[in-house]
Amino acid sequence: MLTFIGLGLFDEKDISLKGLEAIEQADIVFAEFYTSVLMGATVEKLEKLYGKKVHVLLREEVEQDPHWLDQAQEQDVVFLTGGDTMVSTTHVDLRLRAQDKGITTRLIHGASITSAICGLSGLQNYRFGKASTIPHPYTSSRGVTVISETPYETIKLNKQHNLHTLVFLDIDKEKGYMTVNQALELLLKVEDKRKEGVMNNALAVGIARAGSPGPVVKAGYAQMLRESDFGSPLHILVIPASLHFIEAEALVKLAGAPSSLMEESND
Ligand SMILES: C[S@@+](CC[C@H](N)C(=O)[O-])C[C@H]1O[C@@H](n2cnc3c(N)ncnc32)[C@H](O)[C@@H]1O
Repeated sequence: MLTFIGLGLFDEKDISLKGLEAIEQADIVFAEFYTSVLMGATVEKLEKLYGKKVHVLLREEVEQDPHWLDQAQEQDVVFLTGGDTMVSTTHVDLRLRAQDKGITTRLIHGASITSAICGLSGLQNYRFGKASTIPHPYTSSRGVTVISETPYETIKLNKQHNLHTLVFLDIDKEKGYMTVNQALELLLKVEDKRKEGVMNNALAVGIARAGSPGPVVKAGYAQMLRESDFGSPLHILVIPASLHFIEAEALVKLAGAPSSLMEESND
């Protein structure tokens, strides 16, 4: 049996009681922390609370060669991830690989950043379109810095359908955790290049450390918000479409957006 357990958003105490019970009953515990990270926990803290050794897998061991899956043929194996366990294509793929090997799988859910952003900002979950991820820029073989334009394109298409865009921010071993400030800077650079107006006077909502005792939620125009201090990671960004009046009120009252938003919103 292979049990996927979502650990929630911030530290070792965000796990559900069902998740904790499943770990206690497991023969072996694996985890991956490259798709998301619990910034308030360490592997040692997890091991202390769970009373079990936690084997942290590398990206290659999850995506290319998940040889450890075979242990779930005979034993109770659990696989831990940040957030909710299936808000990630990688984990769906892993589950399908296990099913193909005849391994029974089950899911124990955890709080996800995808619902936390709605709770913290007041933006309505049914108004979100396709999500995107902003990767760190990289240097091409010709020495040119390449900035991905895919997130800009996704925001543009979502806006055309009056849908908000959730923008995940890159977690990279060498380049670190992308901040809201870096993300806005990159989107504004793409705007400078493409000049399609997607980010001109665009409202943005930045959220830091959801699930922690001190989450930060700030809404404002992208040019202003990129100068704002969000503190330590993890960060995430939302580029809203036009706002329902309750959403506008929430952004003004919960996230410090300019009060003029309330006059511009729709009912
Ligand atoms: C690919 S998503 C993983 C989603 C995860 N499976 C979930 O359900 O929450 C990871 C990205 O979400 C954002 N994120 C995750 N947890 C966060 C948190 N507690 N606070 C702010 N952003 C967070 C970061 O931008 C991070 O790079």
